[in-house]
Amino acid sequence: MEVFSKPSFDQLTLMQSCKTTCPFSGLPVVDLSMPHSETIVKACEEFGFFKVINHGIPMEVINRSDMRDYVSAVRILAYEVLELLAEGLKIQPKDVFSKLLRDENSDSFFRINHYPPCPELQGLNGLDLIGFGEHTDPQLISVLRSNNVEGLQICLKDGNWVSVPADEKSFFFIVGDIMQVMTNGRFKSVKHRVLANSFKSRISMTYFGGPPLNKLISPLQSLLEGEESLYKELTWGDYIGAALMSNMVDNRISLFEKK
Ligand SMILES: O=C(O)CCC(=O)C(=O)O
Ligand SMILES: [Fe+2]
Repeated sequence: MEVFSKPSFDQLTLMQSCKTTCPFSGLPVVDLSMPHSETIVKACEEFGFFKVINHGIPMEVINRSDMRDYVSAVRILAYEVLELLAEGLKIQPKDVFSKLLRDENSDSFFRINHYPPCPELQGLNGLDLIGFGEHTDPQLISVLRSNNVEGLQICLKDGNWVSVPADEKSFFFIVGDIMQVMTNGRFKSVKHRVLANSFKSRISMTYFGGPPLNKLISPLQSLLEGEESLYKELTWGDYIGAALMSNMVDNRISLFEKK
């Protein structure tokens, strides 16, 4: 499914700027031409977010191909990275995560967001305009690429928001709530948001990889090693239903937590 969304100015929220953050240079980078599965694990533990370079998807496919070919290339990239992740976690089988997206009933979709320039911003000294409010992605993993216009920010473990430097040639992987549950909280889904830009138009294209609706989700036995599961067993359909009924800024994953 493809959905195009373009927020209108009244949907945008003003917020007090907590100092405009400069592009953050400390984000983890995974080079798929010489992948280290441990790097991916560490990135998921520390940030719930990483950038993938040398991903093997040619620029012609990125720039000129039919949208279906593009989405299919991104989906295959997601499988590859999820399989490296299982390898890094030293768990078998290696398709323990990717099979959820490979399943013909996988509830995955692709979305294009357009954030028009907001020249109104210039008059708003010290205020930023939110283009997409803070949230975590409910799925297993999201794979985002944007044009060369900044805007995406992620929240670090210490609660500070940092700006992700734009890079139209790379893909950004975002750990979602289902990944947090499957790893029993070892990986945290990362809070992120988008700030509007006064002069330039931002376009992002994201593949959201979700399991089949009737798939029971719980922490992987091989990762529990005697630990108690922190989460109740639910189907993805139950979770996404509950998540869509709640507010995007709520900690929706707490619906899954054992009290
Ligand atoms: O547009 C972006 O850069 C991020 C969008 C996003 O977080 C989402 O669609 O879930
Ligand atoms: Fe998101």
